[in-house]
Amino acid sequence: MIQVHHLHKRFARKVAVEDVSFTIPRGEIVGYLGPNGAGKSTTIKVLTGLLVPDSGAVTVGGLVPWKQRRQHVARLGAVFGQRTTLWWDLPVQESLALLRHIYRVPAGRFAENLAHFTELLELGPFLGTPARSLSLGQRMRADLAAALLHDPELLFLDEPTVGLDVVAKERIREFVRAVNAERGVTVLLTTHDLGDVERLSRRVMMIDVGRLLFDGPLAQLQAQYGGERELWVEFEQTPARSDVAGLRVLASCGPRLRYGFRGPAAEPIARVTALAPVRDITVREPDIEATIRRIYEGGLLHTPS
Ligand SMILES: Nc1ncnc2c1ncn2[C@@H]1O[C@H](COP(=O)(O)OP(=O)(O)OP(=O)(O)O)[C@@H](O)[C@H]1O
Repeated sequence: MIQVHHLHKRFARKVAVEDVSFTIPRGEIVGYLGPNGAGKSTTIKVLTGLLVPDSGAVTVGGLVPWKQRRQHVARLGAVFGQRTTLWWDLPVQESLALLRHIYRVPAGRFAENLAHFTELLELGPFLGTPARSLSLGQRMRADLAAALLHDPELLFLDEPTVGLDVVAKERIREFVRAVNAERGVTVLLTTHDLGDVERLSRRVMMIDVGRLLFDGPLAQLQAQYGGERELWVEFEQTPARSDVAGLRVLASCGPRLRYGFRGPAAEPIARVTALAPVRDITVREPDIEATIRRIYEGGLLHTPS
């Protein structure tokens, strides 16, 4: 669906994107991460045809975005958490009707899609409300419907859950999962909310200072850069000794101990259960937020160990 080869873009003397290459197959949901100013928006602007790169080859669904812009835009949808595509003073349904004309969506298809999205996103209660009077969560749901009414093949989501409470975030994520599964819509998701990535995409790409520094499963990022996994153990009785080869004791309180380890859990579990009779044992994964923070703050991607 998306092919990017050796993309370069600079502004005056500032490099925004440097030698970035990736491909995204149809139907995939990919999380695009990076600290502020890393080059995410610049990449997206090239992919949507808003910016012309200095060099590199880019095709989206076989089209060159900035050359075949009109055709390209008809196949795209975009949602920006920070701003709306709806008309501020118009009731939501009138904004949607206007978009239908702009994208020349056949009346039957529009009615079908509107009914479907109204049900999935529970738009009914506020279809008659102007965008300016919507809550943030309602506005985001209306924006998602607006972005998908013309059956785009590719959806750009930029911070789609920013500022929402847990329930509203979950509703948006459910919806994105549903349109991806039902319609095979390819999704490129830029977000600072790791919950979005964890719930929606198995693959993440990470960019910093214009360079793509990681492209792979979230689990691999975690394994490569995450902190230790933890084994939380409750013994039947406080064990005579608690040290186990290959494991670090992180905390102990009577019969309850926390060990840190890396890699697969089978061997550490076997060693701990051989120590003394165990009442309960669980493996805790390192927090992904903490992993990403470590990467950003420590510049870990620049000097992989
Ligand atoms: N129009 C522009 N003119 C000059 N410099 C720009 C322009 N757009 C982006 N840049 C610079 O290019 C670099 C990459 O910016 P970009 O907006 O792509 O980052 P980003 O990863 O999207 O960041 P954020 O998460 O803050 O949106 C930054 O150093 C930015 O200052």
